[in-house]
Amino acid sequence: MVEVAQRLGGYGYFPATSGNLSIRESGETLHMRVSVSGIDKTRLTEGDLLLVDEHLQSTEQAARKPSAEAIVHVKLYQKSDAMCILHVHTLSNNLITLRYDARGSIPLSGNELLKALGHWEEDARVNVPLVENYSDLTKLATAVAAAYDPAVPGVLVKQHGIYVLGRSVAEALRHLEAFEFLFSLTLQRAALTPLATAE
Ligand SMILES: CSCCC(=O)C(=O)COP(=O)(O)O
Ligand SMILES: [Zn+2]
Repeated sequence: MVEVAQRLGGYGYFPATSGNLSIRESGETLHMRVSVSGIDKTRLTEGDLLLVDEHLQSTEQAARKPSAEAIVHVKLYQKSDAMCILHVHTLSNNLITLRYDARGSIPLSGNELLKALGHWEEDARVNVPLVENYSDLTKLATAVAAAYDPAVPGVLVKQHGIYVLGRSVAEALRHLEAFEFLFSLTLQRAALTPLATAE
């Protein structure tokens, strides 16, 4: 996870201490290691991942606070078979929520990297769920978990960022890189459309 945080940090995906990461522990009851709140995630260390239960009680270090958005991770784990969740704020994932604000989802289509999201079918089309950015984080977590679609490993929050799920750290990373590529492509393709039509 530390290597993943460094890699995502290298892409500029954690501006201004934003973002959070978690890994679910295997076991009967829900426990996860989640990043400490407010730290620079580009410099994450193993010690910055706090072990907490579903009530966000730390079983290790009471002095350090888990991510303010840890409740979103809990509710997504309760709704899915994910073992890792990555949350990042990027220019592309914010701009795309502006473009499709009224639609309630982001349509992705017409590109090979949809396969990296698990969609190998001909003419694959994916709708990434889009939810309001509620300041009440329990309300946000409930909305994100309700919008989650098992066929799409991510949920976007308007003018905020994306939560990406994977059954392993490597899978979550692959999903996140694919989403960010596809958001950027979709935005740039839309900007090119008038030119293509004029040709
Ligand atoms: C400074 S970014 C605002 C909070 C946020 O959206 C985020 O992703 C980081 O919160 P955390 O408590 O995990 O540091
Ligand atoms: Zn955030």
